[in-house]
Amino acid sequence: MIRVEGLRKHFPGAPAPALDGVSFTLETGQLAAILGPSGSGKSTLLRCIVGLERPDAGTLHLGGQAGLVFQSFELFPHLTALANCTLAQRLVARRPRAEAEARARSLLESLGLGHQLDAWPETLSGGQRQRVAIARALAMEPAVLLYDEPTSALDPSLRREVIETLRRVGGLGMTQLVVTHDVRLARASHQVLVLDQGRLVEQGPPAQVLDAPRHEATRRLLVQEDG
Ligand SMILES: Nc1ncnc2c1ncn2[C@@H]1O[C@H](COP(=O)(O)OP(=O)(O)OP(=O)(O)O)[C@@H](O)[C@H]1O
Repeated sequence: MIRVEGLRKHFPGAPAPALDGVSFTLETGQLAAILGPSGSGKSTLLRCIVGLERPDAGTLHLGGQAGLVFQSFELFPHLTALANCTLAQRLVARRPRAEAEARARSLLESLGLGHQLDAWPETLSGGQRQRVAIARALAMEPAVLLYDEPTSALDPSLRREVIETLRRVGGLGMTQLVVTHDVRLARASHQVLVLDQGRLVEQGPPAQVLDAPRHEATRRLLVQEDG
C-alpha cells in the first residue's frame, strides 16, 4: 500500500506551487492512473514519489523504494533480455549472479518472454521490449512501480499490449501508478486521480470519474480524447 499525505512542492521563482497538498492512498496490487492538463503537476508528483525531487511538505509511505519506468522503455542494446534484467540487480542490489538470473528469468517468464531470454533488444518487438523494461524494473523489487506516459507515441495495438502488461504486473501483486493522457488506459485502472493546478480535483474508480466527471479539468481531458 502507498500513502501520500499533504504533498507540496513549490519550485523557487514559480508563480504557483506545482503540488499544493496532494493526498491519496493506493492499495497493494492496485493500478492508479494520474490524469491532468499540461503543467498540472503529474510529473512532479512522480518525481517526488521516486525521490528525484524533494517535496517542501507532506509525507510518503511506500514501504520500500519506488521504481520508475521511463516513457521510451530504453533497454541496453548490447545486453540480452536476461542480462538487461540482471545488471542492476548485480551492480546496485549486489545480488549473486545465480540469484539475479533466477529472479530475472522468473519475471520474464511471467510476462510471457520465457522463450526470449537470450534475445537482443533489436530483435524484439516494441511490446516485447517494453515487457523486458518492466521486468527489469520489477527485478529490483520496488514497493511501487511508476510509469511516465507509457502509451504516448505508440500505435493502438501496442497501446493495448501495454495495458495488458500493466494488468499482468498488477496480477503479480505490484502496486502501480501511471501518468497518462490515455483515457483507455485510465479506464483499465482501479483508481483515477485527476490533478489540476497542483491539486487533486477528482479521485475514484474510472466508472465514477470518467463517466460522471464533476470537475471541468476532467471534462476537458475527455473531450480532447474524443476529438
Ligand atoms: N524544475 C522546475 N523548476 C521550476 N518549475 C518547474 C520545474 N518542474 C516543473 N515546474 C513547474 O511545475 C508545474 C508542474 O509541472 P509538471 O511537469 O509536474 O506538470 P505535468 O502535469 O507533468 O505537465 P505535462 O503534462 O506537460 O508533462 C508547471 O508549472 C511547471 O512549469
